[in-house]
Amino acid sequence: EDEVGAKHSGLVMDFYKESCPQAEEIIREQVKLLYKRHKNTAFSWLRNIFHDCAVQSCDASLLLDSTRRSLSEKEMDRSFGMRNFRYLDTIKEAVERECPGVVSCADILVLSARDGIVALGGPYIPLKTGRKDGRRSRADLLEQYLPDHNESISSVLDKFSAIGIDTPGVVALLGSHSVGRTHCVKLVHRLYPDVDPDLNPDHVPHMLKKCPDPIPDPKAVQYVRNDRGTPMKLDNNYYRNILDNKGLLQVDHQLAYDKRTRPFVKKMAKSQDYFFKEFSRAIAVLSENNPLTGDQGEIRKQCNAVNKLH
Ligand code: HEM
Ligand SMILES: [Ca+2]
Ligand SMILES: [Ca+2]
Repeated sequence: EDEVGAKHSGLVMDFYKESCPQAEEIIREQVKLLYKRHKNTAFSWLRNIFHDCAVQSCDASLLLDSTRRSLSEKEMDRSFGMRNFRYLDTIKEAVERECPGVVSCADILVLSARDGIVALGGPYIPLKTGRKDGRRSRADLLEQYLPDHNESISSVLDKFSAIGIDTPGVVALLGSHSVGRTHCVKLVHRLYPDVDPDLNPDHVPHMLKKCPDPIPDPKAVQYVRNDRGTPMKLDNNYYRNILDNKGLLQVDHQLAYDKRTRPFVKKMAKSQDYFFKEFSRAIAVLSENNPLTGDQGEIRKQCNAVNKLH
């Protein structure tokens, strides 16, 4: 076991030191450039690490497009609202220009999340590399690993604990909802026909204004920002919001009221340092979940499709 308590994963620091020494630097530069032009792509990099790594393995299965034989994870309801995948392709192309066929999409996904967290004002988290890319979609397993927005805290804690993430780790990871947005389809059940009494009445008019229809057109881009206070910053304002009954999702609200999670919520609301420390630890564990290494998997040429076998 290493300092984060993770099993030996076969991953190492700076895996590409010999084979592509510039890899991490190229990714960092691309993230900076892309972030300058499209601030919200950083939300996507952060959400990606959860949706790829928590689903059995950090194997870039999330990035695969549907084929005639299998449905992509991206198209499942749990992935609702995921966006900006094309910017990961931009990063991959930049890395391929320097070192063709060497750096996996799974590592690019993880490192872009790491650098995206920094762009959002979060901590710099040293992460290992050496992941290979998987060859199949895990759409069929999505619901087993990714909790729904209205799931109970018990079930959320169970799902995370199955991949080695403890209660403070879960509380810290949910702090990601300090940035980004939630579409009205995931919120209207708390507004119509009756307003959920758990919601802070001061927050309700804003939510109703942003989500005026009980049945939103799923194609319309109607959403509420997750954190009205500091929507672009990954900070501990999320914890103050949920303690103030301004959490958008039911899981966000429950996190502040369940007796197992509330003490950590209060501590993170008080201390950004404590939030960052637990967040860094949990991201590291998440990033090492069950990777493909060595002879397993492949280095995809394009992140949205498996390589053709000759
Ligand atoms: C119980 C666990 C979780 C649930 C049920 C959940 C659910 C959701 C939902 C429903 C949305 C709104 C999507 C939309 O309408 O566009 C969302 C957004 C987001 N989630 Fe989570 N999430 C969870 C945990 C996490 C974790 C662990 C992370 C990161 C490590 C994360 C990162 C994000 C980010 C960054 C957004 C904003 C995305 C954007 O603006 O494009 N979430 N989440
Ligand atoms: Ca995966
Ligand atoms: Ca914030």
